Amino acid sequence: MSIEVSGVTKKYGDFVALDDVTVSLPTGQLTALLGPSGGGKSTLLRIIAGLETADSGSVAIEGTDATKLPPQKRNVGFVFQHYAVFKHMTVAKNVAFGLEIRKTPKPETKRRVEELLDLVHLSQFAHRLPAQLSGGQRQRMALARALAVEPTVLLLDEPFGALDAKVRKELRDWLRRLHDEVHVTTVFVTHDQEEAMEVSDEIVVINGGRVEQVGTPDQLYDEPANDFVMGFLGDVTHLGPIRLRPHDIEVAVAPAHAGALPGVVTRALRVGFEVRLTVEPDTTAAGWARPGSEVEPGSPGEPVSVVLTRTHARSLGIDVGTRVWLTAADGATTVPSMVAV
Ligand SMILES: Nc1ncnc2c1ncn2[C@@H]1O[C@H](COP(=O)(O)OP(=O)(O)OP(=O)(O)O)[C@@H](O)[C@H]1O
Repeated sequence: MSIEVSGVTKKYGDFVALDDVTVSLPTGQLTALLGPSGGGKSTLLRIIAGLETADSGSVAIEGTDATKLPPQKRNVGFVFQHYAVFKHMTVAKNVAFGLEIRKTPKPETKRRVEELLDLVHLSQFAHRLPAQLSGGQRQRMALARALAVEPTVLLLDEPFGALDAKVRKELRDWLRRLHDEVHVTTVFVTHDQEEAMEVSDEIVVINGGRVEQVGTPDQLYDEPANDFVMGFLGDVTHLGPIRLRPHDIEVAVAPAHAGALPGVVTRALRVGFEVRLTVEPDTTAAGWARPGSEVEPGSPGEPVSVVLTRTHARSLGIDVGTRVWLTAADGATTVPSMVAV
Protein backbone atom coordinates (compact mmCIF):
# COMPACT_ATOMS: atom_id res chain seq x y z
CA MET A 1 0.00 0.00 0.00
CA SER A 2 1.17 3.48 -0.77
CA ILE A 3 0.40 6.63 -2.68
CA GLU A 4 0.21 5.75 -6.36
CA VAL A 5 0.37 8.63 -8.82
CA SER A 6 -0.26 7.39 -12.38
CA GLY A 7 0.15 9.38 -15.58
CA VAL A 8 -0.65 12.74 -13.98
CA THR A 9 -0.53 15.75 -16.27
CA LYS A 10 -1.36 19.28 -15.18
CA LYS A 11 -1.35 22.36 -17.39
CA TYR A 12 -1.85 26.01 -16.53
CA GLY A 13 -2.95 27.44 -19.90
CA ASP A 14 -0.24 26.31 -22.32
CA PHE A 15 2.28 25.72 -19.56
CA VAL A 16 2.83 22.07 -18.62
CA ALA A 17 3.48 22.00 -14.84
CA LEU A 18 3.40 18.18 -14.63
CA ASP A 19 4.02 16.00 -17.65
CA ASP A 20 2.73 12.43 -17.37
CA VAL A 21 4.09 11.83 -13.87
CA THR A 22 3.99 8.29 -12.51
CA VAL A 23 5.43 7.62 -9.09
CA SER A 24 4.80 5.34 -6.15
CA LEU A 25 5.41 6.65 -2.61
CA PRO A 26 5.74 3.80 -0.13
CA THR A 27 3.68 3.52 3.05
CA GLY A 28 5.28 4.49 6.32
CA GLN A 29 8.20 6.25 4.66
CA LEU A 30 9.40 9.80 4.64
CA THR A 31 9.68 10.83 1.00
CA ALA A 32 11.09 14.12 -0.27
CA LEU A 33 9.95 15.77 -3.48
CA LEU A 34 13.15 17.56 -4.46
CA GLY A 35 13.89 19.85 -7.37
CA PRO A 36 14.54 23.37 -8.53
CA SER A 37 12.01 26.16 -8.17
CA GLY A 38 9.11 25.89 -10.58
CA GLY A 39 9.77 22.20 -11.29
CA GLY A 40 6.30 21.09 -10.20
CA LYS A 41 6.86 19.75 -6.66
CA SER A 42 4.11 21.77 -4.98
CA THR A 43 1.72 21.07 -7.83
CA LEU A 44 2.25 17.32 -7.33
CA LEU A 45 1.78 17.62 -3.57
CA ARG A 46 -1.40 19.67 -4.02
CA ILE A 47 -2.77 17.09 -6.47
CA ILE A 48 -2.10 14.33 -3.90
CA ALA A 49 -3.86 16.47 -1.27
CA GLY A 50 -6.82 17.15 -3.55
CA LEU A 51 -6.25 20.92 -3.45
CA GLU A 52 -5.61 20.87 -7.20
CA THR A 53 -7.14 18.65 -9.88
CA ALA A 54 -5.03 16.86 -12.48
CA ASP A 55 -6.01 17.24 -16.15
CA SER A 56 -5.42 13.53 -16.62
CA GLY A 57 -4.11 10.57 -14.66
CA SER A 58 -5.03 9.21 -11.25
CA VAL A 59 -4.06 9.27 -7.58
CA ALA A 60 -4.67 6.33 -5.24
CA ILE A 61 -4.06 6.60 -1.51
CA GLU A 62 -3.67 3.31 0.34
CA GLY A 63 -5.55 1.40 -2.31
CA THR A 64 -8.45 3.86 -2.63
CA ASP A 65 -8.86 5.82 -5.85
CA ALA A 66 -8.72 9.39 -4.57
CA THR A 67 -8.61 11.14 -7.97
CA LYS A 68 -12.07 12.63 -7.59
CA LEU A 69 -12.27 12.83 -3.79
CA PRO A 70 -12.31 16.27 -2.12
CA PRO A 71 -9.40 16.98 0.29
CA GLN A 72 -11.44 16.36 3.44
CA LYS A 73 -12.28 12.81 2.26
CA ARG A 74 -8.65 11.86 1.60
CA ASN A 75 -7.56 11.72 5.22
CA VAL A 76 -4.45 13.78 4.62
CA GLY A 77 -2.79 16.21 7.01
CA PHE A 78 -1.26 19.29 5.40
CA VAL A 79 1.35 21.78 6.60
CA PHE A 80 2.47 24.75 4.52
CA GLN A 81 5.46 27.04 4.84
CA HIS A 82 3.29 29.84 6.21
CA TYR A 83 0.88 27.96 8.35
CA ALA A 84 -2.51 29.47 9.05
CA VAL A 85 -3.17 29.37 12.79
CA PHE A 86 -6.07 30.55 14.87
CA LYS A 87 -4.40 33.53 16.48
CA HIS A 88 -6.95 33.96 19.26
CA MET A 89 -6.78 30.29 20.33
CA THR A 90 -4.19 28.76 22.62
CA VAL A 91 -1.74 26.20 21.33
CA ALA A 92 -3.80 23.40 22.91
CA LYS A 93 -7.00 24.71 21.30
CA ASN A 94 -5.32 24.94 17.92
CA VAL A 95 -4.23 21.31 18.18
CA ALA A 96 -7.69 20.26 19.43
CA PHE A 97 -9.51 22.04 16.62
CA GLY A 98 -9.73 19.15 14.14
CA LEU A 99 -10.83 16.75 16.87
CA GLU A 100 -13.55 19.12 18.10
CA ILE A 101 -15.08 19.62 14.67
CA ARG A 102 -15.17 15.83 14.37
CA LYS A 103 -17.08 15.77 17.65
CA THR A 104 -14.49 13.63 19.40
CA PRO A 105 -15.54 13.10 23.07
CA LYS A 106 -13.96 15.73 25.36
CA PRO A 107 -11.84 13.38 27.53
CA GLU A 108 -10.39 11.76 24.44
CA THR A 109 -9.62 15.14 22.85
CA LYS A 110 -7.88 16.20 26.05
CA ARG A 111 -5.82 13.01 26.17
CA ARG A 112 -4.88 13.19 22.51
CA VAL A 113 -3.87 16.89 22.70
CA GLU A 114 -1.63 16.16 25.70
CA GLU A 115 -0.06 13.26 23.85
CA LEU A 116 0.57 15.34 20.72
CA LEU A 117 1.99 18.32 22.60
CA ASP A 118 4.31 15.93 24.35
CA LEU A 119 5.33 14.43 21.00
CA VAL A 120 6.23 17.85 19.55
CA HIS A 121 7.79 19.02 22.85
CA LEU A 122 5.35 21.85 23.42
CA SER A 123 3.59 20.68 26.60
CA GLN A 124 4.84 23.64 28.59
CA PHE A 125 3.42 26.04 25.98
CA ALA A 126 -0.10 24.55 25.85
CA HIS A 127 -1.74 27.71 27.19
CA ARG A 128 0.21 30.24 25.17
CA LEU A 129 -1.11 32.01 22.10
CA PRO A 130 0.62 31.27 18.77
CA ALA A 131 2.09 34.80 18.71
CA GLN A 132 4.00 33.90 21.88
CA LEU A 133 5.84 31.05 20.15
CA SER A 134 8.99 31.13 18.03
CA GLY A 135 8.75 30.27 14.32
CA GLY A 136 10.09 26.77 14.92
CA GLN A 137 7.66 26.16 17.79
CA ARG A 138 4.78 27.34 15.60
CA GLN A 139 5.71 24.85 12.88
CA ARG A 140 5.82 22.07 15.50
CA MET A 141 2.36 23.15 16.62
CA ALA A 142 1.24 23.00 12.98
CA LEU A 143 2.55 19.44 12.74
CA ALA A 144 0.75 18.45 15.95
CA ARG A 145 -2.43 19.94 14.55
CA ALA A 146 -2.06 18.06 11.29
CA LEU A 147 -1.37 14.81 13.16
CA ALA A 148 -4.30 15.23 15.56
CA VAL A 149 -6.86 13.70 13.23
CA GLU A 150 -4.63 10.68 12.58
CA PRO A 151 -4.13 11.23 8.86
CA THR A 152 -3.13 8.35 6.61
CA VAL A 153 -0.72 10.70 4.91
CA LEU A 154 1.08 13.82 6.07
CA LEU A 155 1.92 16.33 3.33
CA LEU A 156 4.40 19.10 4.07
CA ASP A 157 5.14 21.91 1.62
CA GLU A 158 8.49 23.48 2.53
CA PRO A 159 7.40 23.40 6.18
CA PHE A 160 10.63 24.93 7.46
CA GLY A 161 11.28 27.20 4.48
CA ALA A 162 10.65 30.47 6.29
CA LEU A 163 12.92 29.70 9.24
CA ASP A 164 16.58 30.54 9.72
CA ALA A 165 19.23 27.95 8.93
CA LYS A 166 19.89 26.82 12.49
CA VAL A 167 16.23 26.32 13.44
CA ARG A 168 15.65 24.63 10.09
CA LYS A 169 18.38 22.14 10.85
CA GLU A 170 16.99 21.45 14.34
CA LEU A 171 13.49 20.93 12.97
CA ARG A 172 14.67 18.60 10.24
CA ASP A 173 16.42 16.37 12.83
CA TRP A 174 13.30 16.56 14.92
CA LEU A 175 11.04 15.65 11.97
CA ARG A 176 13.15 12.56 11.33
CA ARG A 177 12.86 11.48 14.97
CA LEU A 178 9.14 12.23 15.01
CA HIS A 179 8.68 10.15 11.90
CA ASP A 180 10.59 7.26 13.46
CA GLU A 181 8.11 7.41 16.36
CA VAL A 182 4.81 7.73 14.51
CA HIS A 183 5.62 6.21 11.08
CA VAL A 184 2.90 8.10 9.27
CA THR A 185 3.50 8.14 5.50
CA THR A 186 4.99 11.58 4.95
CA VAL A 187 5.72 13.48 1.76
CA PHE A 188 7.53 16.78 1.95
CA VAL A 189 8.54 19.31 -0.64
CA THR A 190 11.97 20.88 -0.54
CA HIS A 191 14.39 22.52 -2.94
CA ASP A 192 17.23 21.95 -0.48
CA GLN A 193 19.23 18.86 -1.42
CA GLU A 194 20.94 18.65 1.96
CA GLU A 195 17.58 18.67 3.73
CA ALA A 196 16.28 15.91 1.43
CA MET A 197 19.44 13.81 1.84
CA GLU A 198 19.48 14.11 5.62
CA VAL A 199 15.85 13.46 6.38
CA SER A 200 14.27 11.18 3.82
CA ASP A 201 14.07 7.47 3.19
CA GLU A 202 13.45 8.13 -0.46
CA ILE A 203 13.79 11.12 -2.78
CA VAL A 204 11.81 11.90 -5.93
CA VAL A 205 13.74 14.37 -8.08
CA ILE A 206 11.36 16.55 -10.09
CA ASN A 207 12.45 18.96 -12.78
CA GLY A 208 10.52 20.63 -15.57
CA GLY A 209 7.34 18.77 -14.66
CA ARG A 210 8.97 15.34 -14.93
CA VAL A 211 10.37 12.80 -12.53
CA GLU A 212 14.13 12.59 -13.17
CA GLN A 213 14.84 9.79 -10.68
CA VAL A 214 13.46 8.05 -7.59
CA GLY A 215 15.75 6.43 -5.05
CA THR A 216 17.30 6.47 -1.62
CA PRO A 217 19.67 9.37 -0.90
CA ASP A 218 22.65 7.03 -1.42
CA GLN A 219 21.33 5.70 -4.73
CA LEU A 220 20.82 9.19 -6.09
CA TYR A 221 24.23 10.33 -4.96
CA ASP A 222 26.15 7.24 -6.05
CA GLU A 223 24.16 6.22 -9.12
CA PRO A 224 22.58 9.36 -10.56
CA ALA A 225 20.41 8.56 -13.57
CA ASN A 226 21.63 11.58 -15.47
CA ASP A 227 23.64 14.73 -15.47
CA PHE A 228 20.85 16.80 -13.93
CA VAL A 229 20.47 14.54 -10.88
CA MET A 230 24.22 14.34 -10.42
CA GLY A 231 24.58 18.11 -10.47
CA PHE A 232 21.57 18.71 -8.23
CA LEU A 233 22.74 16.34 -5.49
CA GLY A 234 26.32 17.42 -5.06
CA ASP A 235 29.32 19.17 -6.51
CA VAL A 236 30.37 18.10 -9.98
CA THR A 237 33.46 18.79 -12.04
CA HIS A 238 34.81 17.30 -15.27
CA LEU A 239 37.82 15.36 -16.36
CA GLY A 240 38.01 15.52 -20.15
CA PRO A 241 34.80 13.96 -21.45
CA ILE A 242 33.44 12.73 -18.11
CA ARG A 243 31.70 14.48 -15.24
CA LEU A 244 32.40 13.32 -11.72
CA ARG A 245 32.55 14.52 -8.12
CA PRO A 246 35.62 16.57 -7.09
CA HIS A 247 36.50 14.07 -4.35
CA ASP A 248 36.48 11.21 -6.88
CA ILE A 249 39.59 12.54 -8.63
CA GLU A 250 42.95 11.05 -7.81
CA VAL A 251 45.94 13.35 -7.79
CA ALA A 252 49.51 12.29 -8.51
CA VAL A 253 52.55 14.55 -8.46
CA ALA A 254 54.34 12.47 -11.11
CA PRO A 255 52.99 11.03 -14.40
CA ALA A 256 52.13 7.59 -13.01
CA HIS A 257 49.28 6.56 -15.36
CA ALA A 258 49.02 6.86 -19.10
CA GLY A 259 45.91 8.91 -19.82
CA ALA A 260 46.19 11.00 -16.66
CA LEU A 261 45.31 14.65 -17.28
CA PRO A 262 48.30 16.89 -16.58
CA GLY A 263 47.78 20.33 -15.10
CA VAL A 264 48.93 22.92 -12.64
CA VAL A 265 47.32 23.83 -9.31
CA THR A 266 46.23 27.48 -9.58
CA ARG A 267 44.27 27.70 -6.35
CA ALA A 268 44.31 25.80 -3.05
CA LEU A 269 41.59 26.69 -0.56
CA ARG A 270 41.60 25.16 2.90
CA VAL A 271 38.10 24.71 4.35
CA GLY A 272 37.96 22.71 7.58
CA PHE A 273 39.48 19.28 6.96
CA GLU A 274 39.36 19.69 3.17
CA VAL A 275 41.58 21.31 0.61
CA ARG A 276 39.78 22.46 -2.54
CA LEU A 277 42.04 22.70 -5.54
CA THR A 278 41.58 24.36 -8.88
CA VAL A 279 43.69 22.69 -11.55
CA GLU A 280 44.32 24.29 -14.96
CA PRO A 281 44.68 21.38 -17.38
CA ASP A 282 47.54 21.32 -19.81
CA THR A 283 45.96 19.39 -22.69
CA THR A 284 48.88 20.12 -25.00
CA ALA A 285 51.22 18.05 -22.84
CA ALA A 286 52.55 14.90 -24.40
CA GLY A 287 51.14 11.59 -23.27
CA TRP A 288 47.59 12.73 -22.61
CA ALA A 289 45.05 10.58 -24.41
CA ARG A 290 41.51 11.52 -23.61
CA PRO A 291 39.85 8.69 -21.73
CA GLY A 292 36.62 7.51 -23.35
CA SER A 293 37.33 9.72 -26.33
CA GLU A 294 34.24 8.57 -28.25
CA VAL A 295 32.38 11.26 -26.26
CA GLU A 296 33.15 14.75 -27.38
CA PRO A 297 34.46 16.70 -24.38
CA GLY A 298 32.51 19.76 -23.29
CA SER A 299 35.47 22.08 -22.62
CA PRO A 300 38.68 20.13 -22.09
CA GLY A 301 40.62 23.27 -21.20
CA GLU A 302 38.32 24.36 -18.36
CA PRO A 303 39.68 24.27 -14.82
CA VAL A 304 39.03 21.08 -12.85
CA SER A 305 37.92 21.15 -9.20
CA VAL A 306 39.47 18.58 -6.90
CA VAL A 307 38.84 17.98 -3.20
CA LEU A 308 41.43 16.27 -1.02
CA THR A 309 41.64 15.81 2.70
CA ARG A 310 44.12 18.16 4.31
CA THR A 311 46.31 15.23 5.35
CA HIS A 312 46.40 13.86 1.81
CA ALA A 313 47.22 17.25 0.29
CA ARG A 314 49.99 17.71 2.83
CA SER A 315 51.46 14.25 2.18
CA LEU A 316 51.61 15.03 -1.55
CA GLY A 317 53.14 18.43 -0.81
CA ILE A 318 50.53 20.16 -2.96
CA ASP A 319 50.25 23.93 -3.19
CA VAL A 320 49.65 26.61 -5.77
CA GLY A 321 52.05 26.02 -8.67
CA THR A 322 52.41 22.24 -8.12
CA ARG A 323 52.30 20.18 -11.31
CA VAL A 324 49.77 17.34 -10.99
CA TRP A 325 48.29 14.44 -12.99
CA LEU A 326 44.61 13.71 -12.54
CA THR A 327 42.69 10.46 -12.98
CA ALA A 328 39.21 9.27 -12.00
CA ALA A 329 39.38 7.20 -8.81
CA ASP A 330 38.39 3.53 -9.00
CA GLY A 331 34.64 3.25 -8.53
CA ALA A 332 34.06 6.97 -9.14
CA THR A 333 30.51 7.97 -10.03
CA THR A 334 30.71 9.35 -13.55
CA VAL A 335 28.38 10.50 -16.30
CA PRO A 336 29.36 11.75 -19.75
CA SER A 337 29.71 15.52 -20.01
CA MET A 338 26.65 17.24 -21.40
CA VAL A 339 27.06 17.66 -25.13
CA ALA A 340 26.93 21.37 -25.84
CA VAL A 341 23.85 22.35 -27.84
N1 LIG B 1 -2.24 28.49 -10.34
C1 LIG B 1 -1.26 28.56 -11.25
N2 LIG B 1 -1.41 29.22 -12.41
C2 LIG B 1 -0.44 29.28 -13.36
N3 LIG B 1 0.78 28.70 -13.21
C3 LIG B 1 0.99 28.04 -12.09
C4 LIG B 1 0.01 27.93 -11.04
N4 LIG B 1 0.55 27.18 -10.03
C5 LIG B 1 1.79 26.85 -10.43
N5 LIG B 1 2.07 27.35 -11.64
C6 LIG B 1 3.31 27.18 -12.40
O1 LIG B 1 3.61 25.80 -12.47
C7 LIG B 1 5.01 25.58 -12.30
C8 LIG B 1 5.24 24.58 -11.16
O2 LIG B 1 4.90 25.20 -9.93
P1 LIG B 1 5.14 24.50 -8.54
O3 LIG B 1 4.66 25.43 -7.49
O4 LIG B 1 4.57 23.14 -8.57
O5 LIG B 1 6.72 24.40 -8.53
P2 LIG B 1 7.69 24.00 -7.35
O6 LIG B 1 8.59 22.97 -7.91
O7 LIG B 1 6.90 23.65 -6.15
O8 LIG B 1 8.48 25.35 -7.15
P3 LIG B 1 8.85 26.15 -5.80
O9 LIG B 1 9.99 25.39 -5.16
O10 LIG B 1 9.29 27.48 -6.34
O11 LIG B 1 7.61 26.22 -4.97
C9 LIG B 1 5.63 26.94 -12.06
O12 LIG B 1 6.24 27.39 -13.23
C10 LIG B 1 4.47 27.82 -11.67
O13 LIG B 1 4.68 29.15 -12.09
